[in-house]
Parts: sequence; C-alpha cells; structure tokens
Amino acid sequence: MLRVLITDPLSDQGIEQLTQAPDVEVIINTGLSPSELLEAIQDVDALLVRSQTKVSAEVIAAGKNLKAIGRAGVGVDNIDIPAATSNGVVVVNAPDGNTISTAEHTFAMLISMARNIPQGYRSTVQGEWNRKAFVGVELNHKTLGIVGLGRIGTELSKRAKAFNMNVLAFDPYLTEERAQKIGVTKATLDEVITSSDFITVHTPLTKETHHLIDAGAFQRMKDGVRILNCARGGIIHEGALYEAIQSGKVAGAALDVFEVEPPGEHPLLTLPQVTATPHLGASTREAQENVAIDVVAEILHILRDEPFKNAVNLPSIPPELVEKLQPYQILAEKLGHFASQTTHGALDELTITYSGELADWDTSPLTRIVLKGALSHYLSEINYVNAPHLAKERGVRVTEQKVSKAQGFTNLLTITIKTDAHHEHTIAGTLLNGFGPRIVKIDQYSVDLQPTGHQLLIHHHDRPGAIGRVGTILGERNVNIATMQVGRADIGGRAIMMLTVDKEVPKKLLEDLEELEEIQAVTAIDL
Ligand SMILES: NC(=O)c1ccc[n+]([C@@H]2O[C@H](COP(=O)([O-])OP(=O)(O)OC[C@H]3O[C@@H](n4cnc5c(N)ncnc54)[C@H](O)[C@@H]3O)[C@@H](O)[C@H]2O)c1
Ligand SMILES: O=C(O)[C@H](O)COP(=O)(O)O
Repeated sequence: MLRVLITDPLSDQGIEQLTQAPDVEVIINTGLSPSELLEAIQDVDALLVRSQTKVSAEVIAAGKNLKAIGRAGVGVDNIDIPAATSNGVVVVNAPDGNTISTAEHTFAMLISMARNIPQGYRSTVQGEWNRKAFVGVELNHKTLGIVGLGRIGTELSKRAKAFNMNVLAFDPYLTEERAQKIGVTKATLDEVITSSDFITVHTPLTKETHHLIDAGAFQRMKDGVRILNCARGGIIHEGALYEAIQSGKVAGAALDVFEVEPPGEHPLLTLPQVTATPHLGASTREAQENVAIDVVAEILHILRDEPFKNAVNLPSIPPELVEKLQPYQILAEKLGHFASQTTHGALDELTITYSGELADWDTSPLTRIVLKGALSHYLSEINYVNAPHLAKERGVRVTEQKVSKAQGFTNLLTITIKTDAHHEHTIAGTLLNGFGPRIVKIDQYSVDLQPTGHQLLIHHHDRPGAIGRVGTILGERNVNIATMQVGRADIGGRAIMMLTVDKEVPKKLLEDLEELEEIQAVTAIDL
C-alpha cells in the first residue's frame, strides 16, 4: 500500500482522487509542528503540501520511504529542493492551476487600493460617513509597472489593459517581440521603478529578487506611487516600504504576502495606507480544485512509475542513454548556468553544439539540461521537463548542432547565446577523463576551469599591475582566491581573469573592483 501524507488544506476533489485509488492510503494531518512533521513523514511514500508546511532538509532526510513531494500550487520556496534532489525525492508542482485566480486577486487589490475600498468600508461600518477622506485615483491612462512577466504577470497585464492602463514590464526573459504580442512596453527595472504609478511584483523569491525593491528603489519612484505584492514576501523590503509610506513617497500598498507568515503585529499593518490579505492569491474554489487535481495526478504517476510532466528537480533521460549521458549532465547544466549569468539582455537565441563522440548520440536530453541551466537563473519553477516549453513560450530560439571533430577534445559541448541587447557569448566545456567537467573556453579565451562554487569573471585591459590590484582588493576584504586564470586576446589588449573564490563576493566589492581603471566589467557567478 502506498502511503500519502497531506499536511496543508487541499481541495476535496484532489483528496477524492487519492482515496479512490485502491493502492493508496491517505493520511491527512494539517497544522503539524516541525517535530510532529518529522515523526509523521517517517514511513510515507509521498508528501502533499501547499505553502504552509516547511519541508526542510531535515524533514526530507527523515522520510526514509519518501519518493515524491507534491506542491499544490506554484512556489516551491518552502521545499528544500537541493535536499530533495540529493535524497532522490522528486518534487512536482502545479504551475498553471492558480494563475488566473492570483492575477484576479492582484487586480482586485489594485482597484480597491486605488479607490480606498477597505478603508472606506472600515470607516462606514464604524458609523462614519466620511466622503472627503477617501478620494481615490482612476486607473485610466495610469502606468502599471510589472516586475516579472510570467504566467501571472501576463494575465494581470491583460486586465490592466482592459482598464486602459499603460503597462510597462520588466522581465529578463522578455523580448521585444513577445512584449509586442502581449501589448506591453518592454522596460528596464529602472524604467519601471521611475515611471510607474502602480508597481507590482510577480517573480519567484530567489537570491536575485530578494529585496529587489529596496530603499534606493523607493527613492527613485514617482511621488504618490502605489505598490503591490501578491508574489512572495521578501521581494519588497518591508522596512523600506514602511519608511517610504511614512515619508509620503508611497501613497498605498496592497500586500497578500509577507516575509514571515503570519505576520503578527507587523508595523506595516498599523499604517492606514496599507491593505492586506492573508496569502489569498490562490484561494478560490477553482484554483484549489485545479492545483489539487493536477498535483495528485502527478503524485500517482510517480508512485506508479508512470510518466509525469511537472517535475521541478528530475532529469529525464531514456534508460538506454542514461549510462552514456549521465556524466555529461553536470557539465551541461553548469555550462547553461554559467552562460546565463555572464550574458546581458533577454535571451533570444541559444545554440548548442555537440562535438566529438557526443555528436553520435541522441543529445536531446542534454539540450533540456542546458536549457534548464540557462533559464533557472530567472525561473525558479523550471525543470528538465518544462524547460523547452518555457524557452519556446519566451520566444527563445534553440538550435542543436553536431560536429564530429572536437578541436583537440574527445568531446566538446559549446553554448552560444545571443540576446536582444546584441550580446553574443560563447562558452565551451568538456568532460576530462579522471577530472570531471571543465570549462575550456570563454568567448575567444582558452581556460581550464572546474565549474563549481563562487567565480569571478573579470574583463580587463592587459596591463602590468592589473592582476595584483584585483588580488590586493580581494585580500583586503578577506576574500580568499582559490584559483586564478588569465587569458588575453593580444599583448596589451583585452583580457579576462577567471577567479574561484572561497565565498560569495558582496555587491559593494564588485562595484569597487569595477572602479579600477584597467577593469572593464566584473561578473559574479554562482555555480
Ligand atoms: N499570492 C499567491 O497566493 C500566489 C499564487 C500563485 C503564485 N504566487 C507567486 O507568484 C510568483 C509568480 O508566479 P508565476 O506563476 O507567474 O511564475 P512564472 O514562473 O510564470 O513567472 C515568474 C517570472 O518572473 C521572472 N523573473 C525571474 N527573476 C526576475 C527578476 N530578477 N526580475 C524580473 N523578473 C524576473 C521570470 O522570468 C518569469 O517570467 C511566484 O513567486 C509564485 O510563487 C503567489
Ligand atoms: O505559490 C503559490 O502557488 C501560492 O503562493 C499559493 O500558495 P497556497 O497554496 O499556500 O495558497
């Protein structure tokens, strides 16, 4: 009998699918404390959650029989994905089912904020009739800035356009072509920040989006701007938002999510300009039915060894190719990840060239892995299964090439990225017998680099002292250099330094390095 534990409220339709399955025992246990969860997970085959249950590495390790974790919804930031992967646990989500509900909820909050509906309601039920205090603003001809034009951002933009709003959108994957198709104006983050009357965020919470909207961003905004967050707490700096409302810069904020949920007696909730809902974006009958049905179907497929589609963390390689291609998986993902972190602009075209012995095999599983690596920098819900689909949806042209000669290597995997900022970037890697994956080429420079840990790619002018000055600055700030390589196009010309460092390099230090006269650009890469 397969045992499935459900620890967050799930729609009955999804639960019914499970209870009707003859080979499944369903255990519903919501509101567990962390220690109770550790106990409850011990002998189950699958765990089903929403956003409340924190599925930590400890919980995953305690699940001795655990094969799958299902997230009835989109965000998987409450699940330790690397821990699941290293424990061989498949994580699946239900990415599409709550898109419309969340876009509608965001739009409801936008209108009610513009017209002070929550404040007006509160005052009216208290017996007041205060028509002067709640004068609002129209949406007509106002500019809505959307940060993150994925599923929800796109649906929201349609609703805003129906209200005659101008929509500015910033998303690293947004190309001019797609923006035109959707009918929004492609913008930089700074343009969204400085030109919008309303700003709403719809990105996943990642290292990059954490505190994306901070005190500096608020300072640059229009006076009287209104802010929305129906994505994840932590994308907007809550302390900075509080200050910006107090100073009068921000006229209103509508929040469905908080850094810590429930937020308790949060300072923001004491401000009359703030309206809030308790993470209700996906809380409609329809969305809950959709996500529960979708995720339960996926869990049953996994437990019964049937094909499934929404894996967040599982490579899918046909069995006969597994042995041959497995060693290349890490190389493929790291190259994709490296390339995306060192490229500027929205991805337009990605060409993957398989040379040497690789050219003789069916490399399509590796192409998915490269794509996953290249897109995962921005799309936290991407997986090996949906990577090609998401690339296509974002207008990225993907080409595979095969070349039987590998320029001095028995195998070579080369990725060339072109962006809409006319940036072209090539990176190549190989699998060295006994040494594992190596990056061997960055644009025109030959290197020999282990693709792991924290790296710094520095473009500089080949001048005496340049390398020393970089080393001194890093040393002074206690950043230890583990390895360093230098490549140059010609003597005294353009050159690169590739450094592996022992810890993440703070943003300020990157800026200080960029101030050095001989340095052209510094990029931190996390592999
Ligand atoms: N409030 C709720 O109940 C609720 C419901 C559903 C989803 N969500 C949250 O909403 C968010 C968006 O969901 P979705 O389904 O639209 O996801 P999605 O993956 O379709 O879209 C996310 C978009 O963010 C973009 N992005 C990533 N990093 C970025 C950055 N640094 N700057 C700008 N854009 C960036 C991606 O390119 C992508 O297009 C997720 O965090 C999800 O968890 C909240
Ligand atoms: O990421 C999501 O799908 C939403 O935040 C919904 O979360 P919930 O399932 O807890 O409502």
